[in-house]
Amino acid sequence: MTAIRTEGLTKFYGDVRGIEDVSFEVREGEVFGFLGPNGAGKTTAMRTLLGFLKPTGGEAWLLGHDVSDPDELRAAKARVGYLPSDPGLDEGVTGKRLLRYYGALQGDERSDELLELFDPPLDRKVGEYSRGNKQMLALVLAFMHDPDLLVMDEPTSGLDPLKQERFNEFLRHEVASGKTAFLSSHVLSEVQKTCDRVGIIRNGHLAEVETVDDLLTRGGKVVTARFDERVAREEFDLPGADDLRVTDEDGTTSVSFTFTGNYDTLLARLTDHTVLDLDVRDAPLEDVFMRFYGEGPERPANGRDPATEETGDAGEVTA
Ligand SMILES: Nc1ncnc2c1ncn2[C@@H]1O[C@H](COP(=O)(O)OP(=O)(O)OP(=O)(O)O)[C@@H](O)[C@H]1O
Repeated sequence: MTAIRTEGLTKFYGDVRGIEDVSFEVREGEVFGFLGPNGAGKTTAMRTLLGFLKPTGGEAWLLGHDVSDPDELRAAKARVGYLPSDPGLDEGVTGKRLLRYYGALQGDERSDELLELFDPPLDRKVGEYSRGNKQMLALVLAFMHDPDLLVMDEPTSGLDPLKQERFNEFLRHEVASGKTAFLSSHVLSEVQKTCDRVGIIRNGHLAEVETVDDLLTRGGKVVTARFDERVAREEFDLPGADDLRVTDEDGTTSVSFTFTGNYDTLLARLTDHTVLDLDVRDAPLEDVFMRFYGEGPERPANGRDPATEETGDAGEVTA
């Protein structure tokens, strides 16, 4: 069964497009990440999906329940935990009090366990909390009823690296025990670490859904090499080499570029010279993201430039 499904989900705020014609599925047991720049529509998609916003068009199902039906939505939400980007907690009461309140409202299966991972100062008023402590309390409140589906809008915002790692640990544990997670993030390295698949959202449209592995494969390799002689720039101006940088120093040449071309061609070119140093690694997800979906004219789902595209396999231009 799919944990989340949307068909043409659309939300306009008056004339302002929040999301338009967004269709995707999150499978049970996976971690699915929504990636996109500020204002892309990530929060709108989540809140519409969870029934907090009334869609302008399209449909959505949570754990098999149609969210447009209030009874079905209620049944679904008993099994969903939602961490909003701004939890808006009551600042005038202590964490302990909120914990009791949420426990009475939605159930408390595991606050003790979560408080060992995330340890906000429960005896203090929430208004006195640091941002990170608020986020930790919000994480405990959102998931203390042990939901099957975890929906999280920027879950690690405000957390220090140690707490971020605890969050990653929590996520790994949840998935190992059969839960499903749907999150949005700006922290691409973290998405790379935690998500199985990502949906890339831009200007309210879902531009692409693919596995993190495929996204990285498509992003190619960052190749850096140093040779024991001068090498002409043209030698590495190969098909599939981007962002080529060449530096000459003390009779040696260093080249660095991102490569999505043919490996045999690259290897042949490298072995034409004596290589003093070589480094080949996955392009960081940030670079992949910027290259395919950064500012500038919108591109089709495969990231190639439509102007130079000859075949008809470009995929649908959704944005
Ligand atoms: N209440 C609102 N009224 C009018 N426009 C809104 C409202 N909420 C969001 N929008 C607009 O909808 C679009 C999508 O916003 P949304 O908050 O969903 O993006 P986001 O991807 O979550 O951004 P961020 O990463 O900055 O949180 C933006 O153009 C935004 O200005």
